[in-house]
Amino acid sequence: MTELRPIDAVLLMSFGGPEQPDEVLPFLQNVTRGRGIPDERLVEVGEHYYGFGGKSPINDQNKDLLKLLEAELASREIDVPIYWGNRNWTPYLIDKLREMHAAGHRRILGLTTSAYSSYSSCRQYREDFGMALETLAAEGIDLEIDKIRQYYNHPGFADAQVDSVTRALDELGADDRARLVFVTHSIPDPMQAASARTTPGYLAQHEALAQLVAEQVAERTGVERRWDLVFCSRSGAPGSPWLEPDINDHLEELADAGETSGVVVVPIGFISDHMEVKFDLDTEAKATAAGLGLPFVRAASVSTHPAFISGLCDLVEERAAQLRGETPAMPSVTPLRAEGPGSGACSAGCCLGRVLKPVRPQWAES
Ligand SMILES: CC1=C(CCC(=O)O)c2cc3nc(cc4[nH]c(cc5[nH]c(cc1n2)c(C)c5CCC(=O)O)c(CCC(=O)O)c4C)C(CCC(=O)O)=C3C
Ligand SMILES: [Fe+2]
Repeated sequence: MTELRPIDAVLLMSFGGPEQPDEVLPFLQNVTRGRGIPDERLVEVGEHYYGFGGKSPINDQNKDLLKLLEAELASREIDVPIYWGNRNWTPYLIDKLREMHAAGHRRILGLTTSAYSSYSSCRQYREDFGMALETLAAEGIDLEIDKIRQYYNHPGFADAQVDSVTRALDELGADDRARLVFVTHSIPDPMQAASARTTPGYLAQHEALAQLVAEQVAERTGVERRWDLVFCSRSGAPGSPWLEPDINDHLEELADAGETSGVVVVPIGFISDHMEVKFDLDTEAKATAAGLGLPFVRAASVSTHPAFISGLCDLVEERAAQLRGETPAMPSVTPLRAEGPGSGACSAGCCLGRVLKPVRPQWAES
């Protein structure tokens, strides 16, 4: 059997989403508690969910991911159970941790469903862990949780993107005036600044990966295409600065400039086709492009791509080796500096939110 010591269970840790219409509102309240999101925005986002029957696609995608991870680990003869827990909806993290403890697990490795550094995508998950462990400790339940590094620069993530962009270009019937439009979730400027404190930061990480994917796709197709990094799903108060441009504004600019024959929209910031992808890209941005007469194909997210699944399992093995005191190779496809102590994830003081909360793992400041 291959070694995963000291880890005795893996936890797929995700955002969560509603399963039916009456869960939409309480889910949105969970997500936005204390976040200062205007009511109008909540109503609007609620409509996105109701438009899809009140069910987020994210849970089924996580169930599929879990099965594929189980199969890949089994094929590597790694005998470790995988559980699934969420921040904002059932199955909630804390319930899953109780279940894991009751099953005898003590050293858990978190595998989070977000690839980049930012409060939302890294530190907040570490706070979820930290706060759950404090609650459990008060009940006399002792557990330790670590997590894999942020993996935007892992070859498995990059290879899957290159593959799906190449396929999308085929589907578009792209000529050399077609353009790659990489899209990620917008975040507030202060959240971006906090992410860049001890890592290259959310924005630079996306730029580095987009650049690399564009280069590798150019090598594969023999055509160098222009590319942009744009944003979707802005929320917050209208006056507060968030990362721009919005994808819809960007498509209008491309159409106005008249030099683009079509776009492949690449959801580089999302690991699966959850609501932002289904609504903001496949519904809204697609309609914008249609209105502009701009041919539009959305590239597949990495979701179940074999290179991505295999990469995630490599990351699990890498972190376990680090926890044993070994120094495994930490493959990275981008030239950015390594991030954070040991794990390559955000370090202790990175991506701070507005309130200081307990975090796990609790790495020393680098
Ligand atoms: C960087 C990032 C990721 C990617 C990394 C990761 O995956 O973690 C992500 C993922 C997701 N975000 C999701 C849903 C929502 N995010 C919201 C709000 C916000 N997201 C933010 C950022 C991110 N979000 C931010 C800065 C806010 C403002 C509030 C705040 O400052 O924290 C809101 C409230 C309404 C609104 O404001 O839009 C909802 C409903 C879902 C589930 C989708 C589904 O159901 O399929 C997923 C996977
Ligand atoms: Fe979000």
